[in-house]
Amino acid sequence: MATGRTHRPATRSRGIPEATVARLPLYLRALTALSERSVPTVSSEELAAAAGVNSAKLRKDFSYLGSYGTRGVGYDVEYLVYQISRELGLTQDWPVVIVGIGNLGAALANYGGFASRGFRVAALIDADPAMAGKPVAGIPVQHTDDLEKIIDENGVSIGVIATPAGAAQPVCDRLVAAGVTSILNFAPTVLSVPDGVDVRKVDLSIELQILAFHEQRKAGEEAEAQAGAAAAPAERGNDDKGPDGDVPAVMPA
Ligand SMILES: NC(=O)c1ccc[n+]([C@@H]2O[C@H](COP(=O)([O-])OP(=O)(O)OC[C@H]3O[C@@H](n4cnc5c(N)ncnc54)[C@H](O)[C@@H]3O)[C@@H](O)[C@H]2O)c1
Repeated sequence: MATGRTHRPATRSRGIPEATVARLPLYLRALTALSERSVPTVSSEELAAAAGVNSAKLRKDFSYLGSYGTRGVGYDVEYLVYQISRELGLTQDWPVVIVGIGNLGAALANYGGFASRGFRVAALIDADPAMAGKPVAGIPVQHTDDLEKIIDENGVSIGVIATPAGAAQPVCDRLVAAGVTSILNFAPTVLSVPDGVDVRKVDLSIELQILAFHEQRKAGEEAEAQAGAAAAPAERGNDDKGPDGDVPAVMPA
């Protein structure tokens, strides 16, 4: 679901292209599902289909990890889970802070999927004094006045911004100044960050707009197909009349 770009060159220092890095979580999700079903090995075709990726691309991606699978057997599921998790830095615990604990921030705090993937919600921060001390997902919300102290005490390097758009840049600046080097931004605004800070942007409305574009195109194609189907009998009707029939129902473009 995540969209947006990181502020990094196209190739990472260890030689894994950014596009490959972006697909690793897709493989990991598919492999985790296989692991949960105790499937021991998987072919590149099966895994590619489960991850929604082309199998040649998958093999190329895995070659960057030094993983080539065994001919006739496929890839060892558990080993690949470990390898990809290690590559993504998920074999360690990442404390995360969420800033802006409104509808979205609270929903994110309550999402159980972070912890199972190695992301621990270390703190929840909001500017509203009325929220200070109130528990959300079992974690007391802390006031933005203490943001720097919270980042420092929890060794946080990943911040999630779920504030209104207008507050996002100042919040981002404070997070970065406090030592946060990766930001997941849900606010509908483009953030400026110094070199060395990664920003990923999530915008569900952009995803919906892309789907709307495809829906519109599908509707257009359907309308064209229906017009074609309606025109076909008329054309046949003309054919029946022979070369001297009435004006054809479908005019040439
Ligand atoms: N990316 C997406 O797909 C997506 C989806 C829904 C909402 N959003 C965006 O997420 C943001 C939050 O949406 P919401 O519905 O939760 O809004 P909300 O109004 O319910 O919550 C915003 C929270 O941010 C807090 N806040 C305001 N200024 C702050 C600051 N300077 N520092 C810390 N906290 C601050 C408010 O006190 C409030 O609790 C909005 O920018 C919205 O547009 C994005």
